[in-house]
Amino acid sequence: MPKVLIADDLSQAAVDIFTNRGIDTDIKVGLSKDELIAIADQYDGLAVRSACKPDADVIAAATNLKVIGRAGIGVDNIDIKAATAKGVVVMNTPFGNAVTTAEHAVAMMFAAARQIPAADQGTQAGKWPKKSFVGTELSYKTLGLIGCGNIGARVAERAKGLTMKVVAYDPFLTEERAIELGVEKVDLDTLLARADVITLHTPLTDQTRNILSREALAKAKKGLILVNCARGGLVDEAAVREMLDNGHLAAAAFDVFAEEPAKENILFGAPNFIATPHLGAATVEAQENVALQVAEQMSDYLLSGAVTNALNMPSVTADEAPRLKPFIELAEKLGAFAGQVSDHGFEEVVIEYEGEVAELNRKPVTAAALSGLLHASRGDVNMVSAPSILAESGVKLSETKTEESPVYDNLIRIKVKVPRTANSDETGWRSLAGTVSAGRPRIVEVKGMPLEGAFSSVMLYVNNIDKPGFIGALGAMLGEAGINIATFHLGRQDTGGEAIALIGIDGLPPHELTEKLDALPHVRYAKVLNF
Ligand SMILES: NC(=O)c1ccc[n+]([C@@H]2O[C@H](COP(=O)([O-])OP(=O)(O)OC[C@H]3O[C@@H](n4cnc5c(N)ncnc54)[C@H](O)[C@@H]3O)[C@@H](O)[C@H]2O)c1
Ligand SMILES: O=C(O)[C@H](O)COP(=O)(O)O
Repeated sequence: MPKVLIADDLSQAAVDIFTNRGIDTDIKVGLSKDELIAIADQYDGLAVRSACKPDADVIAAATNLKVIGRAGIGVDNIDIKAATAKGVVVMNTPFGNAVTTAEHAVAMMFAAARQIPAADQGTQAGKWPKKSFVGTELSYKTLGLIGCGNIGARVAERAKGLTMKVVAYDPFLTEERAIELGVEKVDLDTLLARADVITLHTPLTDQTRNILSREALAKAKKGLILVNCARGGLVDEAAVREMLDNGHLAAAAFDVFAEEPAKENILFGAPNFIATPHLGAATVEAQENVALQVAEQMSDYLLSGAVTNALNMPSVTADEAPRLKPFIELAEKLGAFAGQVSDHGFEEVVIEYEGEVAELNRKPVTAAALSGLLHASRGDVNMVSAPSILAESGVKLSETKTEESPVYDNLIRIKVKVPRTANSDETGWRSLAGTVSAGRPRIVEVKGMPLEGAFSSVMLYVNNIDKPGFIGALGAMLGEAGINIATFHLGRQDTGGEAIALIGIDGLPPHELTEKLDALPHVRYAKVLNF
């Protein structure tokens, strides 16, 4: 039974779903990094919000971890690169709290425009400070959105309902989407020059960090209202403080801070500054949504391999997962075969899909092929980590698909280009193909030669010059070595010349077997393969 650690405050809905789906949960909120590291290896899944920080050290210690689920949107607290390298899927819930957070941003905009918190304090202190709080009307003012994705778009809809004009800076916003939302797409300088209110809605990345720098803020209109419900780190907090003090900014309302929990901050106490403690997603509805979604997604992945909203792996729906399973198995085995016979590595990989499999979601199948391929040379690799490892290695990958498959209902062919070496004439492309038949993976082609058979967990691969007597000599040698043959598949070139034997054997053979195989007359290459 898989086991999940819930390491941040999640709604009870998450625990109920895990339990109903047969997954054990432990709830341990507020663990220190060392405490988390000490228990991390007990879990298959880790469910977090923004407080728990699964960094590279935590991920390294979590030797059984398969999935990190973020009940929310921002994943800047998770080391995705480290997770990917360790084969851990990272998934979030990209929509569950978007409405709630958009509402918080709008609430902050109003609170700042009318100085509601300070007015409330003065009133409740018995001062009746009616003259101290003359606010700004928002109607017909220009709202500048920095980032116009899920939340930005929802803020835009609401602002338009308030008769505000909306301009947006978002390099990934298409003109069509901007028209659909009724916002004007502008560059950052134009936004700064025109906005009366700016709200931020981008993730925190290397590109967005400090996007509202001192220089950028200096370009904004005097009297700007600034709202940040996205991430601390997007704005230069010291510059905002100065500009609130000198009146360049009329008001600022922040839900997020460069360092959280923000027990102290340069902005605290600044005139017309409003703070909330990262409450953007804090509604009953949003917390139910994200808890429910993350628990379903993590359970799906742990129980069936279905992948939803992953940041480091292609999606696989619950319907697709069982259909893809045999193709994933086939691709991984073909990749493992190719990897084990590429002793000097490979420079390029081509994966060809034919027939039924060409019509399926091929991304996870390709990831499985690469995982098999890389496993021989680096062991610690899986479907999550393999694509990025291959990309980082500079090996070129390409894919083709043909709806027709001339012989089989479906076919996957993996071709690897191996480098030329001093003592090998096996240069150029090596090709292996297989099919799924009756739900089981079968090999159908090796080095372009037809050869049909099932995979066994241990197989001997022998490539020889096609001469009479060779099979007899091979069989005799295996008999003398005490090796029991379970399956025997032969293939050879139509034109004669080369042949291949693929032999399933019972158990692991002795070390020196490869040498004995190599020593047989006419053998060009021999290898013990593990699947
Ligand atoms: N305060 C909270 O509690 C709370 C709650 C939910 C989300 N958030 C945060 O809000 C932010 C936005 O969430 P979302 O769901 O809208 O994300 P999203 O991915 O849907 O939208 C982000 C948008 O930012 C844009 N973007 C990326 N790089 C940019 C750049 N360099 N300049 C301008 N725009 C850029 C993207 O194109 C995208 O449209 C995230 O940082 C998320 O973590 C905060
Ligand atoms: O990115 C998010 O989803 C928000 O920042 C919410 O964070 P929280 O789950 O810690 O409230």
